[in-house]
Amino acid sequence: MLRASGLTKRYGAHTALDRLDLDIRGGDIYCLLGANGAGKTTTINLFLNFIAPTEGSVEINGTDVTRHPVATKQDVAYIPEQVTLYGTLSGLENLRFFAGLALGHELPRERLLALMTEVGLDHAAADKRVSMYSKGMRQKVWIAVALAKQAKALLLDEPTSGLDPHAAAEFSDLLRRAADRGVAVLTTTHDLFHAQQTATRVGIMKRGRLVESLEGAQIGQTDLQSLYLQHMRA
Ligand SMILES: Nc1ncnc2c1ncn2[C@@H]1O[C@H](COP(=O)(O)OP(=O)(O)OP(=O)(O)O)[C@@H](O)[C@H]1O
Repeated sequence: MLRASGLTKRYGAHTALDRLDLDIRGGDIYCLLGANGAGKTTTINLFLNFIAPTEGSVEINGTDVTRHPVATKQDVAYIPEQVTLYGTLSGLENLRFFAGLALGHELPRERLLALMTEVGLDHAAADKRVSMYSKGMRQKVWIAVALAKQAKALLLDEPTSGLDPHAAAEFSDLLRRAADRGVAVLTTTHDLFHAQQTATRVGIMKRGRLVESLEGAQIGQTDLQSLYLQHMRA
């Protein structure tokens, strides 16, 4: 669903991403770890076509992102680290607006409320102004937009930064439910605990290169912190 082949991004002489190969399938929750500047956000930005690759290619659902930017956007939903919504509107009104933009038509109130309930925002919360929302609640609205859009892939940049442990656990549940429905999830994080609890696959990046890949049961059996530090010190 999300595929990078030989994906490289250079800024002048600096290589931000160096020949990355990734193949993330529906149902995967792929957590990309790495120090500041390792190339995680660059990877997400390439999938979103915010920047163009220097070499290599990026595909979403078998379609090249650079050649077909509009078509590929339809299959993907993105939740940035700073979750922006209109503060003076309610959560429900924000969902109506952003889901409407994504779909090209407005959804009825009952459907919007059902989506809000699905992500854990009850009717009282749905009708509150977003300026009263926590970061976790704002993220839920964006997950609801992704559900409304029936996105096949979900991209997230540092989703648990600034979330308390309860909100982070709730967020992990939402990601797992999306993956169970066949969505491919790619998330960057500095939160090793979140990665260990949530990921079905983990990649560790260092200076633009993928230096470690873990899958399934390996993740639970590995001391992720020691492995991570070992790579950072090497
Ligand atoms: N527009 C740009 N011009 C020049 N260099 C850039 C640009 N954008 C990113 N870089 C460089 O590319 C490298 C990778 O950056 P990136 O933002 O992908 O790192 P990251 O792993 O997401 O880090 P963080 O954990 O801090 O978010 C860094 O060395 C960064 O300075």
